[in-house]
Amino acid sequence: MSTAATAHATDDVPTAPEGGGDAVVATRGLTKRFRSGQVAVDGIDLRVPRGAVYGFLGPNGSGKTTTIRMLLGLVQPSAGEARVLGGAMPRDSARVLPRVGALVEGPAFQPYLTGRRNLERLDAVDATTDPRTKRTRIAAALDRVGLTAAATKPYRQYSLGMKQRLGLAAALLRPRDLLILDEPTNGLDPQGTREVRQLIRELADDGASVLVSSHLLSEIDQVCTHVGVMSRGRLLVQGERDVVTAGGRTRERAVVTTTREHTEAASRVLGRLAGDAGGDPLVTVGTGEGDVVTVTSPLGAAALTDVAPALVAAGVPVLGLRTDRPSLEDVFVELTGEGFDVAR
Ligand SMILES: Nc1ncnc2c1ncn2[C@@H]1O[C@H](COP(=O)(O)OP(=O)(O)OP(=O)(O)O)[C@@H](O)[C@H]1O
Repeated sequence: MSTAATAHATDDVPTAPEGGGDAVVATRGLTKRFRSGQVAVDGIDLRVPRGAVYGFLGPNGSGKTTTIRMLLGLVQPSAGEARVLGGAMPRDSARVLPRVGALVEGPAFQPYLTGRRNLERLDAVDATTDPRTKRTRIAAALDRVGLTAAATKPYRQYSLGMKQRLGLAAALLRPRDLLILDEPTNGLDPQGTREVRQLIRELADDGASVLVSSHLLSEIDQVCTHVGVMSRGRLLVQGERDVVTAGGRTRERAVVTTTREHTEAASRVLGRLAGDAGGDPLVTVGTGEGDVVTVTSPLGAAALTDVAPALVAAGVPVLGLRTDRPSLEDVFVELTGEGFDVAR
């Protein structure tokens, strides 16, 4: 994928007049109750700071897509309010949406037209773009998502990943202040997923704010500055990624490599350090190869430099010692008591 810039932000993003501060997305009590009675989104206060890459995370069915559709004015909220780029949605859609690039369940692409022709069609119906720059903008968008070589193939011959890339290209046909991407890595292989992550990084570096949803924590963990975690229609936690992961009991852990016969002694030392410091004394023993095992334990308030002397004093050979920060998945499991990929 090329690094050519097609999207950049302008400096005139108005801020939400109430409650939003310098936020590009700010909702208050945003709620969606479907006719079936199901409350898909239950009073959430979402806040995406300007310049953030906000990972909007949650298992399938937790309400991410419904929230995004309300932000884009595609679904009418049952209660609460949503402000996007300072405008109230859906009231200010006409003013706000040209500045928002969205990838939501793919735009209506024509199966018999090529990828490029499909982009030309979408661009032609967008009254806010300049037809004179059409060719270069479309070429840049195709290049940016790695579709230049496949641009002349009919859409119906595209793989799921190629379709997803074309959806991204459509969102990049003009400069955007905010990108809202719903599961952009759906259907992509690991290489494609890496490319999309890289693309998100580049877009953010160019000044765009990004709200990106995913049910795969690990995919987004590596790219986001902020996270919000949804479960059953509620926003369980949101904030700067590192603050969110540092806030729970699942703090930094010590990972000690030692020999199998010293597993118990190592566990005792680590448990004592974590326990003494008020941390969780739970110690997990990983299976290593042959005679080597790893013992992992929360550090509590102990520092890594306390660990080696304590182990040595207890006669535990230290073959390796490092810290491991908790993943978002650890935090999610801690918050909800359940695995991440659950549906309802
Ligand atoms: N039009 C609808 N009518 C009734 N219920 C709906 C409708 N759309 C979604 N839902 C329900 O609302 C809940 C939230 O769905 P939503 O698509 O917002 O979740 P999600 O987090 O985006 O999940 P996924 O990752 O699977 O897209 C689900 O239980 C879903 O079945």
